Amino acid sequence: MNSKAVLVCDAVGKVYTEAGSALEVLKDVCLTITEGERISIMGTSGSGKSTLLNILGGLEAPTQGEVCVGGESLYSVSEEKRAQIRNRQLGFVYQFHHLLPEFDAVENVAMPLLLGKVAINEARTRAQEMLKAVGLSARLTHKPAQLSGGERQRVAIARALVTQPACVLMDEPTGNLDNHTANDVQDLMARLNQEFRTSFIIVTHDAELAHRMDRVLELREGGLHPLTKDTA
Ligand SMILES: Nc1ncnc2c1ncn2[C@@H]1O[C@H](COP(=O)(O)OP(=O)(O)OP(=O)(O)O)[C@@H](O)[C@H]1O
Repeated sequence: MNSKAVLVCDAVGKVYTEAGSALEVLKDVCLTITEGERISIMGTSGSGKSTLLNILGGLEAPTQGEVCVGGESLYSVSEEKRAQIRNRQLGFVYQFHHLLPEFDAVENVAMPLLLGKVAINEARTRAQEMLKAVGLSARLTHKPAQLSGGERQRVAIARALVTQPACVLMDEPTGNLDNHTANDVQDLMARLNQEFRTSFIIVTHDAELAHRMDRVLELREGGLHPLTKDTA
């Protein structure tokens, strides 16, 4: 088995200071994600899951520690360099898809490639291929408002994967979907993980989704703890 580390979170701490009082949300969090590994992070509301995901994704600086993606530090580099690393190495999927309403499915999926300076024709071809891979070949020119909730989420997944990132970060990716559609999206994620060896980090309250991952972690009192099916 290949155990190449794609994302390393090293001794990350986060303290929010507001009106003179300090809130320590993360304490010395360490986590290594290997190629193709899928992990889920659970935890009660306010335990710091979104904060951690934002730090892992290069969106919010930690108070202490460092995050490395593909061997590159996220927080000891300029903002411009960090944006490049994010665009090249990471993909993002949120509960609400954040698709651009004025653009069709192909244009939405091609967007991260265009931001990464890929030529427009190549970007469109790769976007079409990725939309086919998520089962949307008949919806290429539909705008978000013309798609169902599950289809929109599949467009968002295609957009996250089109750059072939090392790791995709997901915040409640099926939280806004009915059970049947959520299951389809889960199956799709499993298939894409097999096909592209992409690693996934998923923050979710959904125990069933969480336990489909290789590892389930709980964020509690600022730290990550392994969860087994029996303790969930
Ligand atoms: N920008 C901020 N400034 C001050 N406090 C913040 C900020 N962002 C988050 N917090 C606080 O940090 C704690 C963790 O918030 P976070 O959103 O990471 O939790 P969560 O586990 O994702 O919650 P939920 O499951 O409800 O989305 C909360 O107490 C929150 O109020």
